[in-house]
This record gives sequence, C-alpha cells and structure tokens, in this order.
Amino acid sequence: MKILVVGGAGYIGSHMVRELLDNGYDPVILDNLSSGHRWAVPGERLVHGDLGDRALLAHLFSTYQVSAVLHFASFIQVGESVGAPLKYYHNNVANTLNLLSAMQEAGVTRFVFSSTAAVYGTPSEIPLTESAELRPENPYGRSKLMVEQILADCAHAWGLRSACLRYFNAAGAHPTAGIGEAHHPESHLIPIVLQTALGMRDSVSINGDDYPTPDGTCIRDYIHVCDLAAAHTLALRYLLDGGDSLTCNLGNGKGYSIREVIDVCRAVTGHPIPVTIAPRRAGDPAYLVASAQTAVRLLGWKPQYPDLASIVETAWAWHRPKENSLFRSI
Ligand SMILES: NC(=O)c1ccc[n+]([C@@H]2O[C@H](COP(=O)([O-])OP(=O)(O)OC[C@H]3O[C@@H](n4cnc5c(N)ncnc54)[C@H](O)[C@@H]3O)[C@@H](O)[C@H]2O)c1
Ligand SMILES: O=c1ccn([C@@H]2O[C@H](COP(=O)(O)OP(=O)(O)O[C@H]3O[C@H](CO)[C@@H](O)[C@H](O)[C@H]3O)[C@@H](O)[C@H]2O)c(=O)[nH]1
Repeated sequence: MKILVVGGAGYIGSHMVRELLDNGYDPVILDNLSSGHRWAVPGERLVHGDLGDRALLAHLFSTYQVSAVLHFASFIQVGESVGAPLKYYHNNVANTLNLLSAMQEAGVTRFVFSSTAAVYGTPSEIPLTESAELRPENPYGRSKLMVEQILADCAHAWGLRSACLRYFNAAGAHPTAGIGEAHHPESHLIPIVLQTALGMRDSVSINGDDYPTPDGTCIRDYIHVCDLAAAHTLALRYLLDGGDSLTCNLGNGKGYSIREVIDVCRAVTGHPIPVTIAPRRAGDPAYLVASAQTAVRLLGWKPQYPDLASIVETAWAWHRPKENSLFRSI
C-alpha cells in the first residue's frame, strides 16, 4: 500500500519510513532536504522537491496510487518562529494548503498530521488532555493549530479524515537503523546536551531559571521517536479501517525540567556537562506534560521507552560517534 510521507527525510519522518517498511507499507517520500537528509532514507524512495510545487504534487498523485498521506514537513523551532512568523505561516500553513488541495483533486482522503504540544500554550490543566484550552504562545504553535482547524473544515466539506497527533518533545534515536536526530544547526535540548558531553560545546545554556516550576527551568514531556512512529502506524491503520477523524496527544505523561534532563544525560554519559544560565527564550511555556490516554484508548498505543534514561541512551548511542552530530549534514 503506497503511503506518501511528506518531510520523510527529516528526524521523525525518517524513523517513520523505517516503521512503514517494517510493517509492509510502500512509502514514497517528498522532501526538499531543507533540514532532512538524503542518507536518512532509502534513496530510491525519495522525491527531492518542495511542498510549494503544485505541479509536482499533482504529478505525484497521478503517478502513484496513494492510500494515505503522512505530513511531517514544516519548520519546527519555537524560538525562531517568534522572530520570523511569516516564514512559519508560509511553510507550515500555506504549503499545507497546497498539499490538501492536491489531495482533494486526487480524491485522497486519509491524512496523518504532525501537530504539537505547542497548540496548548500555558496549560489550563495538568496533565494536558486534548480538550484543554488551545491558546498557543508562539507563531509555530499557532501555525499548527490553524492546520488542525483547516483539517476540520475539510472533513466537513469533502470528507477528509485526519489524525492530528500532538507530539510532545521527540527525542532518542532508532536502536538499529543508524538514524537519529541531526538538525543543523541543532536547537533541541537533548542533542545539545549530548554534544556538550562530546566536547563539541563548552556548556549548555539554560534558557531561563526563573519559571514557576520547582527548579525554575522549563518542564517538558519527552517521547521516543520510535514510539511516535508506532503511534502513526496505529493511526494510519485506524483511518484505513474507516475510523473517523481524531486528535491525540503523544507523550509519556511525565515532565522533566531542563536541569533534570541534564542530570539524566550526566548519568547516561558519565560526563559532568557544564551549564550556564541565559535569559528566557521567547515563546516558551513553563510546563508541557501530556495525558496520552486518548491514544491508549482509541489506538491501543503503548510507548516502549517510558522513562527518560532509556530515551537518552538511544540518543547517546547515535550521537557518540561524533560524525553523526558533526558531518552528516546532507
Ligand atoms: N521534533 C519534535 O520534538 C516535534 C514535536 C512536535 C511536533 N513536531 C512536528 O513533527 C514534524 C517533524 O519534525 P522533525 O523534528 O522531524 O523536523 P525535521 O526538520 O527534522 O523534519 C522536517 C522535514 O520536512 C522537510 N521539509 C520542510 N519544509 C518542506 C517543504 N516545504 N517541502 C518539502 N519538504 C520540507 C525538511 O527537509 C525535513 O526533512 C514537524 O511538522 C514538527 O512540527 C516535532
Ligand atoms: O540549548 C538549549 C535548548 C533548549 N533549551 C530549553 O529546553 C526546552 C526544550 O526546548 P527544545 O528542545 O528546543 O524543544 P521545544 O521548544 O519544547 O520544542 C520542541 O517540542 C515541541 C513540542 O513540545 C515541538 O512542537 C517543537 O517542534 C520542538 O522543537 C525549552 O524550554 C528550551 O528553551 C535550553 O534551555 N537550552
């Protein structure tokens, strides 16, 4: 069964491509390699192109009998989005409209969307369920919420069925496939901490220690990238079996402060990992922790890496040969 994976050469998308192959699906990847990597995916499955290219999308849908689309392609940095909102609205919203229009023209009606915990903003409840208030605090989160709303309108208008998967913080690496997180430049906390353990950085700069949390640093819920991929397969099966549109949080339900993340990384790597304190980063809510009970109940999802140390161990196994962090940019 042919599945179009948009953004499939990126961090989460490339793990998804492995997961699809392991489960007998036939993925085709569309990626412009703006932050993804040719080495992360089987070359013969990659179409190098941009989501903004309507003619290319029409060509893809007419060439392949696509059963469903998994959409990972977007810009992803919370802090950057505050200073460059139009960049985010253009790629994350306008380009997604292109994709949805091409799907409508081709009669493809199943869609799995990479949404985010950033749609919630400062939590109205703890842990966050999907019915919590949606008040994103940065353009990145707003761009994802806009797409969720567009998907609901398309469901009503032309029968699109979508799974909006609101991931919390993706981390870790595939234990055997030789792929992992490699953003250039890296902005995510865990890879930065591990690069510091490797001596590639002098210290980790903590973005603010005056938040209303027990140790003053931001709390996040970290979820293994392979557990995310497994949830997508379950959501895909659910839609292929005729399931109605759904929205699910994907997280482990346990929050770790930045200082706690660094402590776990110290324990895993055996390195002291120096820190410095920097000002707050714009757009950061203090606390984001998931209730993933909807995914458990509706999809039968069960994370295989429920604790942070087991997630960091896989990330460390990936980052430790330094060339994975340093040189494999394309
Ligand atoms: N990493 C996280 O913690 C996290 C958490 C919540 C949600 N998400 C969402 O998951 C998705 C994947 O995130 P990731 O961490 O793998 O990011 P990533 O940057 O590694 O992957 C995104 C991929 O999309 C491609 N891409 C971007 N714009 C494109 C375009 N216009 N045309 C074609 N390809 C394009 C990039 O080249 C890259 O391969 C994103 O939508 C992100 O918002 C990520
Ligand atoms: O060098 C660093 C890097 C990060 N942080 C902080 O660590 C926390 C986690 O940051 P990061 O790893 O950048 O993740 P988030 O900003 O929480 O965003 C990620 O997780 C979101 C879901 O919660 C996704 O939607 C985003 O795409 C993804 O980038 C935040 O408080 C950051 O300010 C630091 O203090 N120092």
